[in-house]
Amino acid sequence: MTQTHETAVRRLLGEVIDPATGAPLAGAIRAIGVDGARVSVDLLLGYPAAGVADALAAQARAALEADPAIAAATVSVAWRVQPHKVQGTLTPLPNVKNILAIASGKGGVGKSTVAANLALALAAEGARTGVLDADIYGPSQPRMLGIAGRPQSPDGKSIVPMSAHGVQAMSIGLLVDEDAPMIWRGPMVTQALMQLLNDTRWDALDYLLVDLPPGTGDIQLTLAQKVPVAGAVIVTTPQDIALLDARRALKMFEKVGVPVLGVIENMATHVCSHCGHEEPIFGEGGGARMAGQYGVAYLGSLPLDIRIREQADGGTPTVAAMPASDLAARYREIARRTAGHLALTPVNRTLGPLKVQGTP
Ligand SMILES: Nc1ncnc2c1ncn2[C@@H]1O[C@H](COP(=O)(O)OP(=O)(O)OP(=O)(O)O)[C@@H](O)[C@H]1O
Repeated sequence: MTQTHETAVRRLLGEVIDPATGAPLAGAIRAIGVDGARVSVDLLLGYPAAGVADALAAQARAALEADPAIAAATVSVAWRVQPHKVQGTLTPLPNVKNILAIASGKGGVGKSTVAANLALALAAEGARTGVLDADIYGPSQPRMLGIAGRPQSPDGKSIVPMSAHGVQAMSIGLLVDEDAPMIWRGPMVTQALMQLLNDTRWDALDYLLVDLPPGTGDIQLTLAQKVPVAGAVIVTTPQDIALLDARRALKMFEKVGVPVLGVIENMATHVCSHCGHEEPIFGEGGGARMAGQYGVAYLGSLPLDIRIREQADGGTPTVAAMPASDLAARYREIARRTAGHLALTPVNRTLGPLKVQGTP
């Protein structure tokens, strides 16, 4: 009867949807063991899931045990972050499995705040994460991650990344005077950023988030073509959606063959700092509609909340400042969805086998 039980397990887990990927959990089955009417299932996810592994295992177990033919089920959940394909002929960085571009159609939508919190959220979910601040017009990661001083270069060639809240970080803002980058011309900017990306000694990263300069001009286009990116995330606000800037950013990545993993809507609602009431002051559902129109995922939304600003501007982003809060939970959910959607893209098979992470 083993065969029947295996088929039943695949069918039952085919009906449980993984919220991070939108795909059935059956796709994550790595092994099935059957002992009479007892089954054991090993699930292997393609994204870090420390925050939900137990809940997913419990959900899968309940779905299996709902079948009268299964007396008891044990489910284990582990994950392995694979390196995913990058554009055309580009070669991935040796110590970075996946580079994710964090982009926006225009400035001031909160892209850097999202990038910082997303990096911390991915780390909290169990991934080795880094941030490269490539926002030449306003390098804000040093302030948001609370890092200062010049990075070290023991050999005079490569740079050791700084470290903050469990993530590795490097910023153009740490190497040049604050006002200097603004007067650089396009080719100088892209050359400096490529150098920064390649010469930093990233230490075995699963994800490197690149906080791109806002907009869709020549610099952004060149970076989107030259940086070996596995996926892009577009940060928008409800107003940005109305102005079509976010759509331009989507098109730009499409043009250079970088998969857009999804859209994050920032400042989607306003949370009153007195009563906590949350209101969609700019209208509802714009981000989800735009994502639907372009066939990309809606990764989630963040409210306009004074704590997000104060904590990011104070050097401890919300995910680190209030790890048990609803806001941190939202960032972590968005992080899992982002990584989950990356996991659905083709794997780069040219790199060697990788270790399994997470619970056994
Ligand atoms: N959800 C939010 N709630 C409250 N304040 C926010 C939120 N997101 C961002 N902010 C604040 O808005 C300001 C702009 O954010 P941020 O610097 O992240 O934007 P940006 O899109 O990266 O801008 P640019 O690319 O032009 O530098 C910051 O002071 C930040 O703290």
